[in-house]
Amino acid sequence: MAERYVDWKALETAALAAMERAYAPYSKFPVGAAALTEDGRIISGCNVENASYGLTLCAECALVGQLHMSGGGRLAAFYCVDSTGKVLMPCGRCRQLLYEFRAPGMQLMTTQGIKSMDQVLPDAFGPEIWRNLDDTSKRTV
Ligand SMILES: O=c1ccn([C@H]2C[C@H](O)[C@@H](CO)O2)c(=O)[nH]1
Ligand SMILES: [Zn+2]
Repeated sequence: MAERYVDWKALETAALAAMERAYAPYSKFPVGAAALTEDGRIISGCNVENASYGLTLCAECALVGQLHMSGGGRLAAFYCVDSTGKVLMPCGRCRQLLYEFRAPGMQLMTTQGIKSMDQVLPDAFGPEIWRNLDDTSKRTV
């Protein structure tokens, strides 16, 4: 498959703008995430922390919410930044969140350059598992 052209600068700009909206009074680590949808929209999200620390929502949670609120679809490219503007790797939970909505050939900007979803989350547990189990008679447990 030919690699899709991605305007990484536009994604970086959107991620930085999202980072400015972060609510991170506890960690003081604002994060902004942006993504390009398969149909060309740019969506974004920031982290939203909570006094009960473990309830914190990563920036990717807001991004996935915005994906659906703005029309759904799939993610073609992803870019995440910290408050200094440095590229940030999504945490493990967020890689799983993104995996659910990946477009074929989804690209992620990482600290080591552009990578694929399979590179950052190998052997993923994906929605296919449920499709394969649609017929409940096939279930063994
Ligand atoms: O993928 C990640 C990893 C961390 N954070 C946020 C959560 C928390 O508010 C702060 C420090 O962990 O960074 C994100 O938004 N996305
Ligand atoms: Zn996360």
